[in-house]
Amino acid sequence: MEIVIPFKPVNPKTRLSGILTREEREELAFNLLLDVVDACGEAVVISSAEDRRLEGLRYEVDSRSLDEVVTSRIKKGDLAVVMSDLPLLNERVVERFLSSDGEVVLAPGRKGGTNMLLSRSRSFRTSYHYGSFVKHVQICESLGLKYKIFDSFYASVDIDDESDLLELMIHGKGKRSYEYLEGLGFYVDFSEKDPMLKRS
Ligand SMILES: Nc1nc2c(ncn2[C@@H]2O[C@H](COP(=O)(O)OP(=O)(O)OP(=O)(O)O)[C@@H](O)[C@H]2O)c(=O)[nH]1
Ligand SMILES: C[C@H](OP(=O)(O)O)C(=O)O
Repeated sequence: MEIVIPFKPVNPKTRLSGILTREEREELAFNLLLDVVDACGEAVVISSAEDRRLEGLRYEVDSRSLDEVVTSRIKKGDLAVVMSDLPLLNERVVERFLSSDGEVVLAPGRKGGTNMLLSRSRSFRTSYHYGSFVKHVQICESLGLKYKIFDSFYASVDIDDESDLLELMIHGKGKRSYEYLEGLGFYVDFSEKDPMLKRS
């Protein structure tokens, strides 16, 4: 099964602009990508722009929209799509995902996105952003495709906002993105009833 990892290197993670500079967001996004590449093994990064940091990885540049990039590949054959901002993924989770049955397998994100997607049907198409998980279920239903929902906490954490960084700093020790954030001074303060993300 071909695995692709969509990646946007330029001005990524804008929902973290309040706590990270653009340079820090670009570094974080790249470290997140490396965590995902580690978990996926054989995979191709599909980057929206050329980036020197990608040298040494298997990658292609495709500047079309996310949906065009992914759907055009679904039309060619079986495909797994793993987003590049899933730091808690590991090889066992990815293997379990790839061996799930169903014409379409959807791994939901915490806030309604589609963190991983597997298609064994050339008639499927994607509709990312703005609650894509619900839209992908609806697309399967309208096309009569048998779909499965993949149940995994580690696959559900994508890095969008501060609450996701908190999850990463709680569960991601040893990950490249965790080390990067720790180097910036981020830590979790457990002294209150709810854990709090802080920066020293
Ligand atoms: N190749 C490609 N990847 C994309 C594109 N847009 C988003 N991605 C990737 O898809 C994943 C999910 O996207 P988002 O959560 O919106 O990430 P983002 O655009 O960096 O973050 P925000 O600015 O907060 O929306 C991330 O891993 C991105 O790297 C795109 O246009 N092309
Ligand atoms: C790509 C998009 O990411 P989100 O903005 O939901 O994190 C989605 O999963 O549909």
